[in-house]
Amino acid sequence: MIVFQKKTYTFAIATTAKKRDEGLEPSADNNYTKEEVNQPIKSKKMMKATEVVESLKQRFPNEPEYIQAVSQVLGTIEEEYNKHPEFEKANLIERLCIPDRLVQFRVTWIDDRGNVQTNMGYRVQHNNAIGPYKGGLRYHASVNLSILKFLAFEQTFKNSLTTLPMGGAKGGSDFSPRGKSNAEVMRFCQAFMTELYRHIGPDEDVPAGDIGVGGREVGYMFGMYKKLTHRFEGILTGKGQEFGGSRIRPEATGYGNVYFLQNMLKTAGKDLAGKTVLVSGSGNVAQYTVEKLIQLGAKAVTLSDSDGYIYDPDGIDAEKLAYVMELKNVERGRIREYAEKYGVKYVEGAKPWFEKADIATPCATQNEINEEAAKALVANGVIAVSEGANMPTVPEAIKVFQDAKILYCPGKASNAGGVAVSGLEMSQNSERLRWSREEVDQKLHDIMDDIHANCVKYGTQPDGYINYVKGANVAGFLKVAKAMMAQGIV
Ligand SMILES: NC(=O)C1=CN([C@@H]2O[C@H](COP(=O)(O)OP(=O)(O)OC[C@H]3O[C@@H](n4cnc5c(N)ncnc54)[C@H](O)[C@@H]3O)[C@@H](O)[C@H]2O)C=CC1
Ligand SMILES: O=C(O)CCC(=O)C(=O)O
Repeated sequence: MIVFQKKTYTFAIATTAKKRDEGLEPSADNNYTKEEVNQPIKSKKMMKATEVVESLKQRFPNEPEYIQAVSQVLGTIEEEYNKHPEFEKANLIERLCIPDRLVQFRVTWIDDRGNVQTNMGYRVQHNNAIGPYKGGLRYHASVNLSILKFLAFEQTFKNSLTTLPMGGAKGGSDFSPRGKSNAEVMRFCQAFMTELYRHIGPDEDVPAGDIGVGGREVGYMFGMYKKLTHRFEGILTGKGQEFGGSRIRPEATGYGNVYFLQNMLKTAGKDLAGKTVLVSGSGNVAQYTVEKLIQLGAKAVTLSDSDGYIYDPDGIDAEKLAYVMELKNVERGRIREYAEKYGVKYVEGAKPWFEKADIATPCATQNEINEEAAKALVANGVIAVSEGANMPTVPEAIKVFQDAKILYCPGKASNAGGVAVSGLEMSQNSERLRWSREEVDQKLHDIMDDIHANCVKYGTQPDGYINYVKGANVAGFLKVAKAMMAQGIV
């Protein structure tokens, strides 16, 4: 009896498959009949960015940053995507937007007063079609899945742009290092790694720093990984120079941002020297953006933190920058202290975008330039905006920049220098060698030139305006898409 039922079932499937092959039944996987499959491309099912975004909104209703990032990318790749009907047949768009894996865990640690504290820990492994998962860890009170999913999604395209073999990931915790002692930070990093170590590896997933995670935190996490696994291997980048860190990695995001800015200005026949620049943030990316601006003859006049901004009309010179590095990286103080020391303006609770300058480079966090700020920047004559941070400009503000036809580049292209040098750190760790400062800087320069050229290739519009958003998204997308197609439905 059982055998009979099985046979009947098999027969039913075989009949359906035969009918489907004859074009009589829709196939279960994509609802195309054979006739539809053989129709000319234009009459086949097309991907509609707005529909995909709407469906993701329904599935992930409490993730506004993730939806914002996806919506930005899909709107610009829709045309290119629909040139490849095989993409839609493989439902590539959903597989590209939804992360491969989310890892979530509790981190338990003891503060200096002996209280047992808990935080959430996360790793979003978004896509590894072109290489091991790669992307930073963020420790900040605001961290949640929506923010990490947007960052991991963006990282996938950014890493593709670097020309290096790295997939996209991001992780972190809602732990805030602000106000914590060094010992507390160490205990937290160790506790975080006791969970994370299971999910990473030099050919699996290689985290690094981001907001709230710098050389100190990477060092503590590396130490714990070694203790847990008995292995000394390149499972983190941004390591100390004494234990496998690459030269120029601390500088790379800021330097790369300015190299990209130089390239953008060149397309408009303009030069960076002599320009005044509004910089936000005062952490890793902001500091090395300012250092490179000084070296190239530009004048940075602002810096900020989450409390407010300083405006120094004489410019932040090398000596003042050294003070900021000491203040932020060692004393862990507030940017207000700069204003007290140098007697310049400090504006509490505000962002620097209403000051007058030639260029703006947001280097703090997401959504820090709104529409009103963008209008003020344009009205004040800003000619270029280069993002050191990830997604610092809201969509309405991007439109203001693009309508005004000023040079505007999204972070996934202009801040890719950091992860690019992380990729170079992985190469150096693999070959157990250490390259010179000049060699790494030259490679960083070449990579930023290459990214810029790709943005121009895919983003130049008929009137000559370069839409860097479209250029970066299409170039980043195509490589990942082709790799995913070649690797089958997995
Ligand atoms: N560190 C890296 O290599 C890379 C960082 N990025 C992005 O650059 C940005 C800055 O990161 P890092 O400099 O590494 O971090 P950091 O922790 O060294 O500095 C972050 C800065 O942003 C400010 N900030 C944080 N939240 C803020 C808020 N809500 N409002 C105003 N200011 C705020 C902080 O006060 C600090 O000055 C982030 O968007 C990060 O994702 C992008 C690529 C690589
Ligand atoms: O160096 C890395 O792996 C990641 C850097 C990063 O977090 C980023 O590019 O946003």
